[in-house]
Amino acid sequence: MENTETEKIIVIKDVYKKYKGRMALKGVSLSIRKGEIFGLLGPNGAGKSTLLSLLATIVPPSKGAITVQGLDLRKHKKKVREQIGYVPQDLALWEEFTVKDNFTFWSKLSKRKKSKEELYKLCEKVGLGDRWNDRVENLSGGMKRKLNIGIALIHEPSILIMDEPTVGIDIQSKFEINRYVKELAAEGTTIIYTTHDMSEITTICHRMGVLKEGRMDFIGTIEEAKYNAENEGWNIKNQEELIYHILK
Ligand SMILES: Nc1ncnc2c1ncn2[C@@H]1O[C@H](COP(=O)(O)OP(=O)(O)OP(=O)(O)O)[C@@H](O)[C@H]1O
Repeated sequence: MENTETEKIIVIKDVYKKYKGRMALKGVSLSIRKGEIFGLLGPNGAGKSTLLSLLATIVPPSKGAITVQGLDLRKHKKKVREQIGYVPQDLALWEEFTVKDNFTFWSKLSKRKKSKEELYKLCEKVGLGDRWNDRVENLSGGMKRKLNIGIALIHEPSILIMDEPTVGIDIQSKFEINRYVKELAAEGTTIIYTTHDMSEITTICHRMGVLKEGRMDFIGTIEEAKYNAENEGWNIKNQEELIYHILK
């Protein structure tokens, strides 16, 4: 992947976020390229969800600038929003309705309304084709996560922001979600992904960023992280040791 200015679909420059006296982000800068899967790591309370909320235009930054495809997020909130799909940590589903009704409901609210056939295709793509007529309350945790992802993709965003999309689900669903994320990126969707799971970072992410107490402590590939650790005199034997070193 070339590192040209034009390829930088997201540019975050010296961003701060303050919540009632607490500084959650303290000067974060980061660029993300088109089609990249960028993993965001960090201990609890490091500011990962805050950074994602800023990108998803849910909360504004206190200071600093964010551009998405060259559009300043403060000035072009609506246009930026059209390009972003957000998969929140908490599920936003109507439990007592069917998968089909959930897709239809969110499609009606979307700028790019989809036909029933298109919604079904999307449902199949996220691996829920055979659950189209099932009530959400009868789905497994993994299936609900897939539905959450499907809903975030209705308006065909060029950027997908995923806040721990595989936390607490079965291994097969996790594998399927990871595979789908890779497919989406190969088709050109840019993905920002938070997880506490290092194996996910190593299998799906092109690069990662490590947030610590609101500051970006490291940005690079897993190989670079390992190289840095070894340069500091650490003998990294496995993934667990690397994650311990990265997060310490
Ligand atoms: N709405 C809010 N009001 C006040 N403080 C907040 C709010 N949201 C987050 N914070 C604080 O900002 C800091 C960063 O929180 P954030 O949720 O972004 O971290 P995180 O890295 O996503 O954590 P986790 O891994 O536990 O989800 C924390 O100290 C948190 O308590």
